[in-house]
Amino acid sequence: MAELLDDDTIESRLPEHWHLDGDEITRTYEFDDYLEGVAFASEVGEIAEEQFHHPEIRIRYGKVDVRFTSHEEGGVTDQDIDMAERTDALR
Ligand SMILES: C[C@H](O)[C@H](O)[C@H]1CNC2=NC(N)=NC(=O)C2=N1
Repeated sequence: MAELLDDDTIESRLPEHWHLDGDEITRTYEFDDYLEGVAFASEVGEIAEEQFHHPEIRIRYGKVDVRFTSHEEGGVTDQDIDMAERTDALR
């Protein structure tokens, strides 16, 4: 079981454009059209399956919100930071 990170540690390790929102980290990505966002969400799903660590993804026209938390630990862990970095690497 991964260790929960405290808010200061999270803030210091969050990649650019990511925000801490309660027990979750989140980023909104922007796209030129809806289907680009859908394709991106699918790619995020692929790495989530590879890493077995799954985000909440909200798709709307031109924007996709990605939200990570470690459900079993009840907060943000290294896995969530790692997944944020992997998600950014898709762009
Ligand atoms: C039941 C539980 O969700 C699963 O064991 C795995 C799969 N994906 C997961 N994803 C996330 N974000 N947190 C988890 O704790 C987690 N656990």
